[in-house]
Amino acid sequence: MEAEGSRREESRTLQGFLRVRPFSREELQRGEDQGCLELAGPSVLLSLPKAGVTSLQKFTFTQVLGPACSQLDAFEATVRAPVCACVRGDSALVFTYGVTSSGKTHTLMGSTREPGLLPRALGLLFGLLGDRQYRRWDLRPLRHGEVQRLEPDEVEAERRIRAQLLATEEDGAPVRGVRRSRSAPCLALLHDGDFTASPILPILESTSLSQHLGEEMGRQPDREMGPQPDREMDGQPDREMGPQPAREMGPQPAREMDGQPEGNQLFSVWVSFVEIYNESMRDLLVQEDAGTASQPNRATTLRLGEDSNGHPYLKDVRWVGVSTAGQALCLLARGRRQQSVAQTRLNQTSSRSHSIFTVRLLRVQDEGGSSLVSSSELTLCDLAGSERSNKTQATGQRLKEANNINGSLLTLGRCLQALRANQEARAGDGGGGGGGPRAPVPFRESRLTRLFQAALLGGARVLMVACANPCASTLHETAHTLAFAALAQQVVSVASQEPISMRVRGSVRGGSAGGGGGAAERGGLPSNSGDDNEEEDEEVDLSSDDEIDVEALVGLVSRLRGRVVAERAARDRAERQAREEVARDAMTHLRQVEALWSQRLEAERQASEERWEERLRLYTDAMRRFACRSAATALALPDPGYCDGREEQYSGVEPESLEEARKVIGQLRRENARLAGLLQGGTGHPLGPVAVPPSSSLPPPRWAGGGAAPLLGPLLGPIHELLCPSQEGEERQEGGPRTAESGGPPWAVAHGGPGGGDAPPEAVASQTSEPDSC
Ligand SMILES: Nc1ncnc2c1ncn2[C@@H]1O[C@H](COP(=O)(O)OP(=O)(O)OP(=O)(O)O)[C@@H](O)[C@H]1O
Repeated sequence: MEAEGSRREESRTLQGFLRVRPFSREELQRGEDQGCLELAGPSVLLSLPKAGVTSLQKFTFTQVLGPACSQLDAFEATVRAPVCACVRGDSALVFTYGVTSSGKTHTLMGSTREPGLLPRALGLLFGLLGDRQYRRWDLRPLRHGEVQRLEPDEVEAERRIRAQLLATEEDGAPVRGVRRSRSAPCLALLHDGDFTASPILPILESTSLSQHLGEEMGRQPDREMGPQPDREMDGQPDREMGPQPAREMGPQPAREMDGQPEGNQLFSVWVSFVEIYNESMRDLLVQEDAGTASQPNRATTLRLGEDSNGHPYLKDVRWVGVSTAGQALCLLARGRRQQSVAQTRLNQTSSRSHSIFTVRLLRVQDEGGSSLVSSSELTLCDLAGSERSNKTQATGQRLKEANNINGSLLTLGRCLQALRANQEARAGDGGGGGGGPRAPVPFRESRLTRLFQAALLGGARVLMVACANPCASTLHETAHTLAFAALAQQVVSVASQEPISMRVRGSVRGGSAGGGGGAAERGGLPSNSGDDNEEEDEEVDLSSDDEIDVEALVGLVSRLRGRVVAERAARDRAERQAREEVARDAMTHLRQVEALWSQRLEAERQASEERWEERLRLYTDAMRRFACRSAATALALPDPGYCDGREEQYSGVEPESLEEARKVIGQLRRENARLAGLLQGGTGHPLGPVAVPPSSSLPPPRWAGGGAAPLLGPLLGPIHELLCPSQEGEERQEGGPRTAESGGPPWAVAHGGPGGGDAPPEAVASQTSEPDSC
């Protein structure tokens, strides 16, 4: 498939027409004509009595069609241009709007004598197409603006369906199982199956005549279309209501009115006809079989889908190919017979549903071996009338219908309001798209607005024909219609539409059915099972209890369940991955912290080691210095001068002095031991045992030198260590540390108390079991 053509973007203003119908005879008799509505060019002045005061309101429209306006003039003013545009490839939506009994159905459908906009549009369309019809029927509309190519067996099936639908209708055979039938004045002859008697059919059926109709419609007087007006009105025929000449309707641009197909284009015309009844959509071209009021035939119930571009479309709607206006009218009449119509207090044949008739035009262009296919659409919609239940005195089913009708019309109004507000906001920010937030447009709140969504967003030119009845009793409702229509015609939609077109390989020839050189190749066109990629709008109608499609609900539930399961699994996977990533990050971080701490610990350990080594060294040095000084003091030697605390002096200890000190200590110990022996047992003492006075009472030894004893106690150890380093080392190896707690000298332990340092050296020496080797 190749996209053809460039993206079109143009601003379109919604066109708003007002048609004011004439009074009926009964209304005149009731005195409804009180001059409340005054037409003034494209404006209407409404005199609205309110609380004793009459206010004058003015509403302006694209064009106002007065009571004297004929059906033909109305057609010329409104729908002719959209039909021409549709042939050129542009889509259009036309809808009628108004309160009940304001003339909407009359305007759109008309009667066999006074055909409305729709039959005339069909006549003009086929008149414009002439014999440029693509009759192979192997192309069929699909979804929103797409085209589906059919296989030969599908072409045959389509042909059978078409023949059956048209034959049933043309034979006048009753449609089996019709749930609601009507006998409306409009198209009454078609309803009765009296097609040949209808003055419109000879005109519309014949290609040449319908072409003539298309070309001449603007010049044909209305009586040629149907000479007799409806007798239910005030007895005045249309002509007598004073038809306005076409030129008075405002000249149309030449190009707008030119609907001649270009070049070597061929057309395939398909129609569909649906209604929205109580917010449920029904296919009016599918024959209803026996159903009950509570369980209608499901084949006719339609659902909304949404394609990948977000365009809503009717799923499985029946498209029927037609090659003449007469065939299209037959289908219209058939659908009308199935449409929901009822008698209300204000209208004998009040439409209880919105009916939507769509003509899809498939355009095929032969371009030297390959073909371009594009489609455009003309949608004509007859909206059900808004009504006040106190006036219609509706109850039960009628009331429910009225509520649904009013609800969807209200939503349409809100959509138009939101579009208008957004448009103003856009204008406010210079169209730059910045600005404030846009108001959401509530398209999804009703089926009607959902179906209109694409058109209202610029996908088609939109044209509204607001209908008003001039009766004084319905003035307030009329005022509402006028306000609505006036608002609507201010809405500007920006058309931003890719022309839907596809290239088909192989030549395409027009002519009779079955003609042409074989089936076009599949390349470029969606396949029959093209629903695969569509994004469905999972909608199931729950608005009316008699419309619930159980199968659809079950299917929807299982699809949704599948989605939930898949989404849960995806969510679990994502969560697992996230957790793993977080755990990985945390581990990496912890390892980095661990490495950092290890480095710091190692550095701390080394620093600590160095500190202790340094302290040990200082301690050892201090002890050496102290020992030397103490020894020198004890021995009354001159201060060697090297124990003054300075490193350089300390390092120069003289060996002779030490040797001398060692000798003195040895003598002292020996003398001490001898004296101790004498004191204990008198061994060797000539005086026998001697009483030993307490140490405190003894005079200090000579060497202690004036209070040196307490000082010498703790110092003797270092001196000992200094003088006998080898023995010290052995002691450590054999008996462990000299003192478990304090690491003090051995005599401190022998003395047995913390105050060991105070013990005199002789007492310590007396307890030493082995003589000092020194
Ligand atoms: N312009 C007109 N000229 C002559 N008769 C008209 C015109 N408009 C409406 N009527 C007549 O008025 C009556 C009510 O019109 P119609 O059924 O079209 O109203 P409606 O708006 O479609 O009502 P509802 O919403 O209830 O279906 C019909 O008998 C119709 O023939």
